Amino acid sequence: MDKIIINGGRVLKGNVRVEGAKNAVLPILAAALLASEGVNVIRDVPNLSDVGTINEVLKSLNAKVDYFPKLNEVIIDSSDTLSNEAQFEYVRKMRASILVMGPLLARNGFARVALPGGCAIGSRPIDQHLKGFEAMGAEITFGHGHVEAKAENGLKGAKIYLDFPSVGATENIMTAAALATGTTIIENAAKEPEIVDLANFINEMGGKVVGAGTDTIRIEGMLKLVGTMHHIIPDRIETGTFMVAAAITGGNVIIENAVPEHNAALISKLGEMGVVITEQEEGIRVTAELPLKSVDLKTMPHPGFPTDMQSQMMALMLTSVGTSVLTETVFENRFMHVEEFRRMNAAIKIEGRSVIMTGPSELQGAEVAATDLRAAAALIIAGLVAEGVTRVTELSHLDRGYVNFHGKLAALGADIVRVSPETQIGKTVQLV
Ligand SMILES: CC(=O)N[C@H]1[C@@H](OP(=O)(O)OP(=O)(O)OC[C@H]2O[C@@H](n3ccc(=O)[nH]c3=O)[C@H](O)[C@@H]2O)O[C@H](CO)[C@@H](O)[C@@H]1O
Ligand SMILES: C=C(OP(=O)(O)O)C(=O)O
Repeated sequence: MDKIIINGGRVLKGNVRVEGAKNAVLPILAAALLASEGVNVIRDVPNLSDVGTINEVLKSLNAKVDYFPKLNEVIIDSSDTLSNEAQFEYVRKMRASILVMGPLLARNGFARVALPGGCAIGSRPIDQHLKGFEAMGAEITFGHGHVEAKAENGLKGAKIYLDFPSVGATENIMTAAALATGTTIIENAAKEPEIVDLANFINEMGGKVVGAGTDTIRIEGMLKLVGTMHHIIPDRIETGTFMVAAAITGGNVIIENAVPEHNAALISKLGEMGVVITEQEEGIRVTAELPLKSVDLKTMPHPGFPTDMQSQMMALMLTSVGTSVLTETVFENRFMHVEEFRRMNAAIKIEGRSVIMTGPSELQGAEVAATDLRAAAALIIAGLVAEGVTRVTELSHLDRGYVNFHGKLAALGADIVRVSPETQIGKTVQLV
Protein backbone atom coordinates (compact mmCIF):
# COMPACT_ATOMS: atom_id res chain seq x y z
CA MET A 1 0.00 0.00 0.00
CA ASP A 2 1.44 3.39 -1.01
CA LYS A 3 2.08 6.02 1.65
CA ILE A 4 2.98 9.67 1.54
CA ILE A 5 5.46 10.59 4.26
CA ILE A 6 5.88 14.22 5.29
CA ASN A 7 8.36 15.72 7.66
CA GLY A 8 6.64 18.92 8.79
CA GLY A 9 8.14 22.37 9.12
CA ARG A 10 9.24 23.50 5.66
CA VAL A 11 8.02 26.79 4.15
CA LEU A 12 6.68 26.46 0.58
CA LYS A 13 8.25 28.74 -2.02
CA GLY A 14 8.28 28.82 -5.81
CA ASN A 15 5.95 28.15 -8.72
CA VAL A 16 3.47 25.35 -9.28
CA ARG A 17 1.28 24.71 -12.32
CA VAL A 18 -2.24 23.32 -12.06
CA GLU A 19 -3.74 20.76 -14.44
CA GLY A 20 -7.01 20.62 -16.34
CA ALA A 21 -10.05 20.27 -14.08
CA LYS A 22 -11.15 16.78 -13.08
CA ASN A 23 -14.74 17.95 -12.62
CA ALA A 24 -14.78 19.43 -16.12
CA VAL A 25 -13.06 16.61 -17.95
CA LEU A 26 -15.34 13.84 -16.63
CA PRO A 27 -18.65 15.32 -17.88
CA ILE A 28 -16.95 16.46 -21.10
CA LEU A 29 -15.57 13.00 -21.89
CA ALA A 30 -19.05 11.58 -21.19
CA ALA A 31 -20.62 14.26 -23.42
CA ALA A 32 -18.23 13.35 -26.24
CA LEU A 33 -20.61 10.41 -26.79
CA LEU A 34 -23.10 12.89 -28.25
CA ALA A 35 -21.05 13.19 -31.46
CA SER A 36 -22.32 10.73 -34.05
CA GLU A 37 -19.88 12.05 -36.67
CA GLY A 38 -16.18 12.96 -36.57
CA VAL A 39 -13.89 12.59 -33.58
CA ASN A 40 -13.53 14.64 -30.42
CA VAL A 41 -10.05 15.71 -29.41
CA ILE A 42 -9.93 16.74 -25.76
CA ARG A 43 -6.82 18.59 -24.57
CA ASP A 44 -5.41 19.55 -21.16
CA VAL A 45 -6.72 16.28 -19.76
CA PRO A 46 -5.19 15.63 -16.32
CA ASN A 47 -3.50 12.26 -15.80
CA LEU A 48 -5.85 10.99 -13.09
CA SER A 49 -7.22 7.56 -12.25
CA ASP A 50 -10.77 8.95 -12.76
CA VAL A 51 -9.86 9.78 -16.37
CA GLY A 52 -8.75 6.16 -16.85
CA THR A 53 -12.10 5.04 -15.41
CA ILE A 54 -14.29 7.23 -17.61
CA ASN A 55 -12.24 6.12 -20.64
CA GLU A 56 -13.01 2.50 -19.72
CA VAL A 57 -16.71 3.35 -19.43
CA LEU A 58 -16.69 4.96 -22.88
CA LYS A 59 -14.94 1.93 -24.38
CA SER A 60 -17.47 -0.40 -22.74
CA LEU A 61 -20.16 1.61 -24.55
CA ASN A 62 -18.48 0.95 -27.91
CA ALA A 63 -16.68 4.27 -28.36
CA LYS A 64 -13.08 4.17 -29.62
CA VAL A 65 -10.85 5.94 -27.14
CA ASP A 66 -7.18 6.80 -27.60
CA TYR A 67 -5.55 8.22 -24.49
CA PHE A 68 -2.17 9.98 -24.60
CA PRO A 69 -1.45 10.78 -20.95
CA LYS A 70 1.91 12.38 -21.66
CA LEU A 71 0.26 14.75 -24.14
CA ASN A 72 -2.77 15.26 -21.84
CA GLU A 73 -5.01 14.34 -24.74
CA VAL A 74 -7.93 11.98 -25.31
CA ILE A 75 -9.39 11.27 -28.77
CA ILE A 76 -12.88 9.77 -28.86
CA ASP A 77 -14.68 8.37 -31.85
CA SER A 78 -18.29 7.63 -30.93
CA SER A 79 -19.65 7.41 -34.47
CA ASP A 80 -20.57 3.70 -34.26
CA THR A 81 -23.80 2.56 -32.62
CA LEU A 82 -23.39 2.83 -28.86
CA SER A 83 -24.39 0.15 -26.40
CA ASN A 84 -26.74 1.11 -23.61
CA GLU A 85 -25.33 0.07 -20.28
CA ALA A 86 -22.82 1.53 -17.81
CA GLN A 87 -21.90 -1.32 -15.50
CA PHE A 88 -21.54 -1.41 -11.74
CA GLU A 89 -17.80 -2.11 -11.87
CA TYR A 90 -17.30 1.44 -13.21
CA VAL A 91 -20.07 3.29 -11.37
CA ARG A 92 -18.87 1.79 -8.07
CA LYS A 93 -15.35 3.07 -8.75
CA MET A 94 -16.46 6.52 -9.82
CA ARG A 95 -19.89 8.07 -9.37
CA ALA A 96 -19.37 10.42 -12.29
CA SER A 97 -19.94 7.36 -14.53
CA ILE A 98 -23.66 8.19 -14.26
CA LEU A 99 -22.94 11.18 -16.50
CA VAL A 100 -23.08 8.88 -19.54
CA MET A 101 -26.82 8.49 -18.92
CA GLY A 102 -27.81 11.80 -20.57
CA PRO A 103 -25.71 11.25 -23.73
CA LEU A 104 -26.87 7.59 -24.07
CA LEU A 105 -30.49 8.53 -23.68
CA ALA A 106 -30.02 11.30 -26.24
CA ARG A 107 -28.27 9.03 -28.77
CA ASN A 108 -30.11 5.73 -28.22
CA GLY A 109 -33.39 6.63 -26.53
CA PHE A 110 -32.40 4.12 -23.86
CA ALA A 111 -29.86 3.95 -21.03
CA ARG A 112 -29.25 1.43 -18.26
CA VAL A 113 -26.86 2.47 -15.52
CA ALA A 114 -25.95 0.77 -12.25
CA LEU A 115 -27.20 2.73 -9.25
CA PRO A 116 -24.23 4.48 -7.65
CA GLY A 117 -25.34 4.06 -4.02
CA GLY A 118 -23.90 6.14 -1.19
CA CYS A 119 -20.28 7.08 -0.67
CA ALA A 120 -17.94 8.39 2.01
CA ILE A 121 -19.30 11.94 1.82
CA GLY A 122 -23.04 11.31 1.72
CA SER A 123 -25.94 9.35 0.23
CA ARG A 124 -25.81 11.26 -3.09
CA PRO A 125 -29.14 10.33 -4.71
CA ILE A 126 -29.80 10.98 -8.45
CA ASP A 127 -33.50 11.87 -8.20
CA GLN A 128 -32.96 15.30 -9.82
CA HIS A 129 -31.23 13.74 -12.85
CA LEU A 130 -34.15 11.34 -13.27
CA LYS A 131 -36.76 14.05 -12.73
CA GLY A 132 -35.19 15.90 -15.68
CA PHE A 133 -35.21 12.84 -17.96
CA GLU A 134 -38.81 12.10 -17.00
CA ALA A 135 -39.88 15.67 -17.80
CA MET A 136 -38.35 15.15 -21.26
CA GLY A 137 -40.54 12.08 -21.79
CA ALA A 138 -38.36 9.22 -20.55
CA GLU A 139 -39.88 6.38 -18.60
CA ILE A 140 -37.78 5.51 -15.55
CA THR A 141 -37.68 2.03 -14.02
CA PHE A 142 -35.53 0.42 -11.33
CA GLY A 143 -34.51 -3.20 -10.95
CA HIS A 144 -31.58 -5.42 -10.00
CA GLY A 145 -29.47 -2.51 -8.80
CA HIS A 146 -29.91 -0.57 -12.02
CA VAL A 147 -31.91 2.38 -13.24
CA GLU A 148 -33.26 2.40 -16.78
CA ALA A 149 -34.49 5.37 -18.77
CA LYS A 150 -36.43 4.73 -21.95
CA ALA A 151 -37.72 7.30 -24.45
CA GLU A 152 -39.07 5.22 -27.34
CA ASN A 153 -40.21 8.25 -29.30
CA GLY A 154 -37.13 10.30 -28.44
CA LEU A 155 -36.72 13.03 -25.83
CA LYS A 156 -38.71 16.25 -25.99
CA GLY A 157 -37.61 19.63 -24.68
CA ALA A 158 -39.12 20.57 -21.31
CA LYS A 159 -38.94 23.11 -18.49
CA ILE A 160 -37.22 21.61 -15.45
CA TYR A 161 -36.86 23.26 -12.06
CA LEU A 162 -34.18 21.59 -9.96
CA ASP A 163 -34.96 21.32 -6.23
CA PHE A 164 -31.24 21.91 -5.58
CA PRO A 165 -28.66 23.25 -8.08
CA SER A 166 -27.08 19.82 -8.54
CA VAL A 167 -23.97 19.85 -10.69
CA GLY A 168 -24.42 16.30 -12.01
CA ALA A 169 -28.16 16.71 -12.68
CA THR A 170 -27.56 19.96 -14.58
CA GLU A 171 -24.89 18.22 -16.67
CA ASN A 172 -26.91 15.08 -17.37
CA ILE A 173 -29.98 17.12 -18.35
CA MET A 174 -27.91 19.43 -20.58
CA THR A 175 -26.45 16.50 -22.51
CA ALA A 176 -29.79 14.71 -22.80
CA ALA A 177 -31.39 17.93 -24.07
CA ALA A 178 -28.64 18.58 -26.63
CA LEU A 179 -30.22 16.07 -29.07
CA ALA A 180 -33.86 16.31 -27.90
CA THR A 181 -36.68 17.70 -30.04
CA GLY A 182 -37.30 21.33 -29.07
CA THR A 183 -36.01 23.51 -26.26
CA THR A 184 -35.20 22.56 -22.68
CA ILE A 185 -34.96 25.11 -19.91
CA ILE A 186 -33.22 24.21 -16.65
CA GLU A 187 -34.17 26.51 -13.77
CA ASN A 188 -32.20 26.67 -10.52
CA ALA A 189 -29.34 25.14 -12.52
CA ALA A 190 -25.85 24.72 -11.08
CA LYS A 191 -23.56 27.64 -11.97
CA GLU A 192 -20.12 26.06 -11.52
CA PRO A 193 -17.36 26.95 -14.04
CA GLU A 194 -17.39 23.26 -15.09
CA ILE A 195 -21.00 23.70 -16.27
CA VAL A 196 -19.86 26.57 -18.49
CA ASP A 197 -17.02 24.42 -19.87
CA LEU A 198 -19.48 21.64 -20.70
CA ALA A 199 -21.85 24.12 -22.41
CA ASN A 200 -18.95 25.49 -24.47
CA PHE A 201 -18.02 21.96 -25.51
CA ILE A 202 -21.59 21.11 -26.58
CA ASN A 203 -21.70 24.35 -28.57
CA GLU A 204 -18.36 23.57 -30.21
CA MET A 205 -19.89 20.24 -31.36
CA GLY A 206 -22.66 22.27 -33.05
CA GLY A 207 -25.12 22.51 -30.15
CA LYS A 208 -27.00 25.51 -28.83
CA VAL A 209 -26.74 26.07 -25.09
CA VAL A 210 -27.16 29.55 -23.62
CA GLY A 211 -27.15 30.81 -20.05
CA ALA A 212 -24.60 28.39 -18.58
CA GLY A 213 -23.08 30.02 -15.50
CA THR A 214 -26.46 31.58 -14.58
CA ASP A 215 -29.33 29.80 -12.85
CA THR A 216 -31.34 29.42 -16.08
CA ILE A 217 -29.89 27.36 -18.92
CA ARG A 218 -31.62 27.02 -22.26
CA ILE A 219 -30.72 24.13 -24.55
CA GLU A 220 -32.01 23.84 -28.08
CA GLY A 221 -32.00 20.25 -29.28
CA MET A 222 -30.06 19.51 -32.48
CA LEU A 223 -30.48 16.71 -35.03
CA LYS A 224 -26.86 15.70 -34.62
CA LEU A 225 -23.57 16.84 -33.07
CA VAL A 226 -20.14 16.51 -34.64
CA GLY A 227 -16.73 15.91 -33.04
CA THR A 228 -14.57 18.95 -32.24
CA MET A 229 -11.41 20.00 -30.38
CA HIS A 230 -11.72 21.29 -26.84
CA HIS A 231 -9.36 22.48 -24.07
CA ILE A 232 -10.37 21.70 -20.48
CA ILE A 233 -10.43 24.64 -18.02
CA PRO A 234 -7.83 24.72 -15.20
CA ASP A 235 -8.69 22.91 -11.98
CA ARG A 236 -9.96 25.44 -9.45
CA ILE A 237 -9.88 22.89 -6.64
CA GLU A 238 -6.26 21.95 -7.30
CA THR A 239 -5.56 25.71 -7.43
CA GLY A 240 -7.30 26.22 -4.11
CA THR A 241 -5.50 23.26 -2.56
CA PHE A 242 -2.10 24.82 -3.38
CA MET A 243 -3.30 28.21 -2.12
CA VAL A 244 -4.11 26.63 1.24
CA ALA A 245 -0.85 24.63 1.27
CA ALA A 246 1.13 27.82 0.67
CA ALA A 247 -0.81 29.71 3.35
CA ILE A 248 -0.50 27.09 6.09
CA THR A 249 3.32 27.12 5.84
CA GLY A 250 3.54 30.94 5.73
CA GLY A 251 4.92 30.52 2.23
CA ASN A 252 5.28 32.49 -0.97
CA VAL A 253 3.95 30.56 -3.95
CA ILE A 254 2.85 31.46 -7.47
CA ILE A 255 0.15 29.23 -8.89
CA GLU A 256 0.29 29.14 -12.67
CA ASN A 257 -2.62 28.39 -14.99
CA ALA A 258 -5.10 29.53 -12.31
CA VAL A 259 -8.30 31.49 -12.96
CA PRO A 260 -8.88 33.84 -9.98
CA GLU A 261 -12.60 34.40 -10.79
CA HIS A 262 -13.21 30.67 -10.35
CA ASN A 263 -11.93 30.91 -6.77
CA ALA A 264 -13.53 34.17 -5.62
CA ALA A 265 -15.12 32.74 -2.43
CA LEU A 266 -11.88 31.07 -1.35
CA ILE A 267 -9.75 34.13 -2.14
CA SER A 268 -12.07 36.29 -0.08
CA LYS A 269 -12.01 33.89 2.88
CA LEU A 270 -8.22 33.55 2.80
CA GLY A 271 -8.01 37.36 2.74
CA GLU A 272 -10.11 37.52 5.94
CA MET A 273 -7.61 35.16 7.55
CA GLY A 274 -4.72 37.45 6.65
CA VAL A 275 -3.39 35.65 3.58
CA VAL A 276 -2.23 38.04 0.84
CA ILE A 277 -3.30 37.07 -2.67
CA THR A 278 -2.26 39.01 -5.73
CA GLU A 279 -2.91 38.43 -9.38
CA GLN A 280 0.23 38.51 -11.48
CA GLU A 281 0.96 37.76 -15.08
CA GLU A 282 2.52 34.41 -14.14
CA GLY A 283 -0.42 33.38 -11.97
CA ILE A 284 -1.86 33.87 -8.48
CA ARG A 285 0.72 34.73 -5.82
CA VAL A 286 -0.10 33.55 -2.29
CA THR A 287 1.90 34.86 0.65
CA ALA A 288 1.12 34.56 4.32
CA GLU A 289 2.60 35.72 7.57
CA LEU A 290 1.74 33.45 10.42
CA PRO A 291 -0.27 33.20 12.57
CA LEU A 292 -3.51 33.58 10.64
CA LYS A 293 -6.83 34.81 12.06
CA SER A 294 -9.75 32.46 12.68
CA VAL A 295 -12.84 32.72 10.45
CA ASP A 296 -16.20 31.01 10.07
CA LEU A 297 -17.27 29.51 6.77
CA LYS A 298 -20.16 27.67 5.20
CA THR A 299 -20.01 25.57 2.03
CA MET A 300 -22.56 26.44 -0.65
CA PRO A 301 -23.21 25.78 -4.34
CA HIS A 302 -21.14 28.00 -6.65
CA PRO A 303 -20.45 30.93 -6.38
CA GLY A 304 -20.49 30.09 -2.67
CA PHE A 305 -17.59 28.42 -0.87
CA PRO A 306 -16.93 25.02 -2.55
CA THR A 307 -17.46 21.86 -0.54
CA ASP A 308 -14.46 20.38 -2.38
CA MET A 309 -12.23 22.87 -0.50
CA GLN A 310 -13.83 22.20 2.89
CA SER A 311 -11.36 19.67 4.28
CA GLN A 312 -8.27 21.56 3.09
CA MET A 313 -9.63 24.73 4.75
CA MET A 314 -10.25 22.75 7.91
CA ALA A 315 -6.51 22.04 8.09
CA LEU A 316 -5.77 25.75 7.72
CA MET A 317 -8.45 26.83 10.21
CA LEU A 318 -7.03 24.40 12.79
CA THR A 319 -3.77 26.34 12.76
CA SER A 320 -5.35 29.81 13.01
CA VAL A 321 -5.72 31.74 16.27
CA GLY A 322 -9.17 31.72 17.90
CA THR A 323 -12.39 29.78 17.43
CA SER A 324 -13.50 28.82 13.91
CA VAL A 325 -16.80 27.31 12.84
CA LEU A 326 -17.03 25.46 9.54
CA THR A 327 -20.48 24.41 8.33
CA GLU A 328 -21.02 21.89 5.52
CA THR A 329 -24.36 22.38 3.74
CA VAL A 330 -23.81 20.52 0.45
CA PHE A 331 -23.09 16.95 1.62
CA GLU A 332 -24.56 15.53 4.81
CA ASN A 333 -21.55 13.40 5.79
CA ARG A 334 -18.38 15.13 4.69
CA PHE A 335 -16.59 15.14 8.04
CA MET A 336 -14.91 11.73 8.02
CA HIS A 337 -11.49 13.45 8.09
CA VAL A 338 -12.25 15.05 11.48
CA GLU A 339 -11.28 11.83 13.30
CA GLU A 340 -8.03 11.71 11.34
CA PHE A 341 -7.24 15.33 12.27
CA ARG A 342 -7.87 14.35 15.91
CA ARG A 343 -5.15 11.74 15.56
CA MET A 344 -2.90 14.68 14.71
CA ASN A 345 -3.82 16.41 18.00
CA ALA A 346 -6.44 18.75 16.51
CA ALA A 347 -8.78 20.51 18.97
CA ILE A 348 -11.96 19.94 17.00
CA LYS A 349 -15.52 18.82 17.64
CA ILE A 350 -18.52 18.10 15.44
CA GLU A 351 -21.87 19.70 16.24
CA GLY A 352 -24.49 18.67 13.70
CA ARG A 353 -23.42 19.97 10.30
CA SER A 354 -20.68 22.16 11.79
CA VAL A 355 -17.24 21.60 13.22
CA ILE A 356 -15.85 23.86 15.88
CA MET A 357 -12.11 24.36 16.14
CA THR A 358 -10.26 26.07 18.95
CA GLY A 359 -6.99 27.23 17.54
CA PRO A 360 -4.21 27.13 17.10
CA SER A 361 -3.95 23.35 17.43
CA GLU A 362 -0.39 22.15 17.90
CA LEU A 363 -0.57 19.54 15.14
CA GLN A 364 1.55 16.43 15.59
CA GLY A 365 2.65 13.95 12.94
CA ALA A 366 0.75 10.64 12.99
CA GLU A 367 -0.30 7.78 10.70
CA VAL A 368 -3.61 8.83 9.13
CA ALA A 369 -5.87 7.43 6.43
CA ALA A 370 -7.44 9.43 3.61
CA THR A 371 -11.21 8.99 3.79
CA ASP A 372 -11.96 10.68 0.45
CA LEU A 373 -10.17 12.60 -2.27
CA ARG A 374 -10.08 16.04 -0.65
CA ALA A 375 -9.46 14.59 2.81
CA ALA A 376 -6.28 13.05 1.36
CA ALA A 377 -5.05 16.48 0.29
CA ALA A 378 -6.10 18.03 3.60
CA LEU A 379 -4.18 15.51 5.71
CA ILE A 380 -1.06 16.04 3.59
CA ILE A 381 -1.46 19.81 4.04
CA ALA A 382 -1.75 19.35 7.81
CA GLY A 383 1.38 17.19 7.67
CA LEU A 384 3.31 20.13 6.16
CA VAL A 385 3.11 21.96 9.48
CA ALA A 386 2.72 19.12 11.98
CA GLU A 387 5.56 18.53 14.39
CA GLY A 388 7.39 15.36 13.30
CA VAL A 389 6.44 12.79 10.68
CA THR A 390 2.99 12.28 9.15
CA ARG A 391 2.19 9.17 7.11
CA VAL A 392 -0.91 9.31 4.89
CA THR A 393 -2.39 6.06 3.55
CA GLU A 394 -5.36 5.15 1.26
CA LEU A 395 -3.86 7.17 -1.57
CA SER A 396 -6.16 5.76 -4.24
CA HIS A 397 -8.48 8.60 -3.21
CA LEU A 398 -5.74 11.17 -3.86
CA ASP A 399 -4.94 9.71 -7.28
CA ARG A 400 -8.54 10.24 -8.40
CA GLY A 401 -8.06 14.01 -8.35
CA TYR A 402 -4.44 15.15 -8.02
CA VAL A 403 -1.55 14.62 -10.45
CA ASN A 404 1.81 14.07 -8.72
CA PHE A 405 0.68 15.97 -5.62
CA HIS A 406 3.68 15.00 -3.52
CA GLY A 407 6.08 15.81 -6.38
CA LYS A 408 4.62 19.29 -6.82
CA LEU A 409 4.86 19.95 -3.06
CA ALA A 410 8.44 18.64 -2.98
CA ALA A 411 9.33 21.03 -5.82
CA LEU A 412 8.00 23.87 -3.62
CA GLY A 413 10.34 22.80 -0.82
CA ALA A 414 8.24 20.37 1.23
CA ASP A 415 10.01 17.40 2.82
CA ILE A 416 7.69 14.78 1.33
CA VAL A 417 8.05 11.42 -0.41
CA ARG A 418 5.71 8.79 -1.72
CA VAL A 419 6.69 5.21 -1.10
CA SER A 420 5.14 2.02 -2.34
CA PRO A 421 5.89 -1.67 -1.76
CA GLU A 422 7.27 -1.88 -5.32
CA THR A 423 9.66 1.04 -4.97
CA GLN A 424 12.55 1.70 -2.69
CA ILE A 425 11.70 3.59 0.47
CA GLY A 426 12.14 7.28 -0.17
CA LYS A 427 11.98 7.14 -3.96
CA THR A 428 9.27 9.37 -5.41
CA VAL A 429 6.67 7.65 -7.56
CA GLN A 430 5.35 9.02 -10.81
CA LEU A 431 1.91 8.02 -12.06
CA VAL A 432 1.81 6.66 -15.60
C1 LIG B 1 -17.52 14.87 -10.83
C2 LIG B 1 -18.00 16.11 -10.18
O1 LIG B 1 -18.20 17.15 -10.82
N1 LIG B 1 -18.18 16.07 -8.84
C3 LIG B 1 -18.58 17.27 -8.14
C4 LIG B 1 -20.09 17.40 -8.22
O2 LIG B 1 -20.65 16.21 -7.68
P1 LIG B 1 -22.21 15.91 -7.90
O3 LIG B 1 -22.59 16.28 -9.27
O4 LIG B 1 -22.45 14.51 -7.45
O5 LIG B 1 -22.83 16.90 -6.86
P2 LIG B 1 -24.31 17.51 -6.81
O6 LIG B 1 -24.22 18.97 -7.02
O7 LIG B 1 -25.19 16.72 -7.71
O8 LIG B 1 -24.72 17.20 -5.31
C5 LIG B 1 -24.90 18.20 -4.34
C6 LIG B 1 -25.93 17.76 -3.35
O9 LIG B 1 -27.17 17.52 -4.01
C7 LIG B 1 -27.68 16.25 -3.68
N2 LIG B 1 -28.39 15.69 -4.85
C8 LIG B 1 -27.77 15.67 -6.06
C9 LIG B 1 -28.42 15.15 -7.16
C10 LIG B 1 -29.72 14.64 -7.00
O10 LIG B 1 -30.34 14.15 -7.95
N3 LIG B 1 -30.30 14.68 -5.78
C11 LIG B 1 -29.66 15.20 -4.69
O11 LIG B 1 -30.20 15.22 -3.59
C12 LIG B 1 -26.43 15.45 -3.33
O12 LIG B 1 -26.72 14.33 -2.54
C13 LIG B 1 -25.59 16.48 -2.61
O13 LIG B 1 -25.97 16.57 -1.27
O14 LIG B 1 -20.50 18.54 -7.50
C14 LIG B 1 -20.21 18.47 -6.09
C15 LIG B 1 -20.79 19.72 -5.43
O15 LIG B 1 -20.11 20.84 -5.83
C16 LIG B 1 -18.70 18.34 -5.89
O16 LIG B 1 -18.44 18.13 -4.53
C17 LIG B 1 -18.14 17.17 -6.70
O17 LIG B 1 -16.73 17.22 -6.68
C1 LIG C 1 -16.37 14.77 -4.36
C2 LIG C 1 -15.55 14.89 -5.40
O1 LIG C 1 -15.64 14.20 -6.55
P1 LIG C 1 -16.71 13.10 -7.01
O2 LIG C 1 -18.01 13.78 -7.24
O3 LIG C 1 -16.12 12.63 -8.31
O4 LIG C 1 -16.76 12.06 -5.94
C3 LIG C 1 -14.43 15.86 -5.39
O5 LIG C 1 -13.88 16.11 -6.48
O6 LIG C 1 -14.06 16.35 -4.31
